[in-house]
Amino acid sequence: MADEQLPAGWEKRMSRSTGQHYYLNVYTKESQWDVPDKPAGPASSAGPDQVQCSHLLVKHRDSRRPSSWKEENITRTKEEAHELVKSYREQIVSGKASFAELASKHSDCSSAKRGGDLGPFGKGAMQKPFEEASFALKVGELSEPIFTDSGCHIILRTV
Ligand SMILES: Cn1nc(-c2ccccc2)cc1C(=O)N[C@H](Cc1nc2ccccc2[nH]1)C(=O)O
Repeated sequence: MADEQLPAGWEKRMSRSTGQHYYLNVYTKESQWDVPDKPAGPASSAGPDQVQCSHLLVKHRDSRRPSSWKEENITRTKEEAHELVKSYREQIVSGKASFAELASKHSDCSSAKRGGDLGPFGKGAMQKPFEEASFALKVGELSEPIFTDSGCHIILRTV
């Protein structure tokens, strides 16, 4: 499969030790020797009308519930939350850190304990901006920062 056809998030890399090519998912840090297959369709964990996503949420003082497992009273501004989310996104896209690593450390959502994984969901389950962004993503794709009443998120579609 030519590189340009690799599923979103996957890159072709060269092993320094063997000189062989391998494939790295820059978001999840998964690596494999075989060319990643394009997903045939929704995997078993999500139904035909569902997606599965992980997210990293940074709350701010005007969030619906400005408190989290990390911080009892969140006082940062909305702008500061946005800057933090952009910096986390940059670390993920550049390969400096994995999505799950940053979500488990920095997300203000209780899903942080699962690396940000929200499990499968359908339409009507999440706040509209989050739903629209999630369903617009391809599998393996990472969203730009989006805002809901909860705060500022980045979303990784996994299924
Ligand atoms: C929607 N949801 N699922 C979980 C979850 C899922 C799996 C395992 C643990 C927690 C937590 C939440 C949730 O609403 N968390 C809120 C923050 C939040 N607000 C959201 C809005 C949209 C999507 C996810 C969101 N998470 C909180 O902890 O204050």
